[in-house]
Amino acid sequence: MSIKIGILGLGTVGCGVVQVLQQNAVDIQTRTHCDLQIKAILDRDLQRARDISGDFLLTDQPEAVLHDPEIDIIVEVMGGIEPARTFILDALQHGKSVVTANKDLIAVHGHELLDAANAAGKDLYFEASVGGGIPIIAALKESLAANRITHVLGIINGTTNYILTAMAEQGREYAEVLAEAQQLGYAEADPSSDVDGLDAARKLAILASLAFNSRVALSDVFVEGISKITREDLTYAAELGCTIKLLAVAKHQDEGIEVRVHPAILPLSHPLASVSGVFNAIYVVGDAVGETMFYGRGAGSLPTGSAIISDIMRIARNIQSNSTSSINCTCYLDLPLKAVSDFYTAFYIRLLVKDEPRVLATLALLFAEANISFASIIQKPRGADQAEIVLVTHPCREGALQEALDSVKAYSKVLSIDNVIRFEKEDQKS
Ligand SMILES: NC(=O)C1=CN([C@@H]2O[C@H](COP(=O)(O)OP(=O)(O)OC[C@H]3O[C@@H](n4cnc5c(N)ncnc54)[C@H](OP(=O)(O)O)[C@@H]3O)[C@@H](O)[C@H]2O)C=CC1
Ligand SMILES: N[C@@H](CC=O)C(=O)O
Ligand code: NA
Repeated sequence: MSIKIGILGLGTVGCGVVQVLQQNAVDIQTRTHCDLQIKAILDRDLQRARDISGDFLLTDQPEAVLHDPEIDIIVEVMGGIEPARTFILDALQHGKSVVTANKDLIAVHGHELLDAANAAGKDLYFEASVGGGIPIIAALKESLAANRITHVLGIINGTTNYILTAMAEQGREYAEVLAEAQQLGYAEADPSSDVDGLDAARKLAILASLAFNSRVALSDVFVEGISKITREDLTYAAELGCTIKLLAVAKHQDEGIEVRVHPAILPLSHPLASVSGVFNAIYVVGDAVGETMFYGRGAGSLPTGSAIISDIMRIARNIQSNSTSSINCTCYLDLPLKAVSDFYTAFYIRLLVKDEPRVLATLALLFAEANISFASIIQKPRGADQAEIVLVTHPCREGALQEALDSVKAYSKVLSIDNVIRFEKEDQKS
């Protein structure tokens, strides 16, 4: 049997899809019992030099792909909300199954698109939308479906992990490493969505919705990016036996769901601390399976192409058996969301203070008034009469920390609060 594919977008991922399909054509054909052929590709730039070739139509006319009656599967790898959303709806209405890598779209319009796929009796798969080549969507939807998932903790943005790793390990500058990540095809078209945490927040909304069977909207996710992380913070983190990562955290507790993306200090012994460079990892805890961890390349042409081809192969099998297996909306619960003030973590606080007697004692008192105690303290001289202090608290409520920081800001011996970073200790993870 021959199954024909149309691709929307021939950029980093589009080229990866073509390459993976071509380089493993024989195995893919044997495993699916069918011949998967790319028939047409849409891109607005028909002239750009690309490292791929093949016997397909390259067109700038969407209808030439979307309305070709021979095409069975549409792969959307253009990115953005529109026209990608309209094109996917159009493809489904024209009887085609769809594979997309578009987390922007799935995080916000996933429900609508899954409903449309259901109504059309077609599949909609999105494995590449989270963790690039890591099979995490299939794991949550299928392999871990017998569990009540309690925790999903992840490093799910390759660009920021690449940047933080190079800053920490090679002492390199932020801007230079970001440019390198863009050139390697890891960053989004607008890299601010990587560095501001939005890309990870979109992925976390998708993961949390699947893990907890309750819709987590993008706007439900607390987001903070990496732009305030300095080389000093990375050096102090190393001194504390830790590292700094952009962490995505989703927890299902008795009080409700907690979903947050922010830089986090992690002890080097934490399972996620050794995930470096463009690699992603997702740590998932289920009540039956216990701890699991999924690791791999979270971005890049071939890893993302790998996830997309695996979705295409699932659809090819469904087409042959005349079925659809897309598990449409999995959100049958409506769990409450925890308020940010109820998040419970330890904190790293870096301050510049006057180097005078009783300053540290007063700081301890101000935190104690909010019921917060310190786990460790580092102090370094800065000039003749100033000192830099790094305080690491024991875990506390975020609301209590804000109260303490308000008092600290008002204390005249404190010259500046230079950074406050959440500290994810191993004992908080379960
Ligand atoms: N890069 C990665 O590692 C990963 C990316 N993704 C996701 O995959 C998708 C694609 O990403 P990526 O390949 O990196 O992006 P690119 O920008 O490299 O590729 C997108 C391609 O689609 C073209 N395009 C965009 N809009 C249109 C349109 N309306 N009509 C015709 N062509 C269009 C672009 O043209 P032009 O260049 O002119 O804009 C470009 O050639 C995104 O949703 C991204 O979030 C997911 C996982 C990993
Ligand atoms: N920009 C993203 C690409 C994959 O989703 C990342 O850096 O992880
Ligand atoms: Na994936």
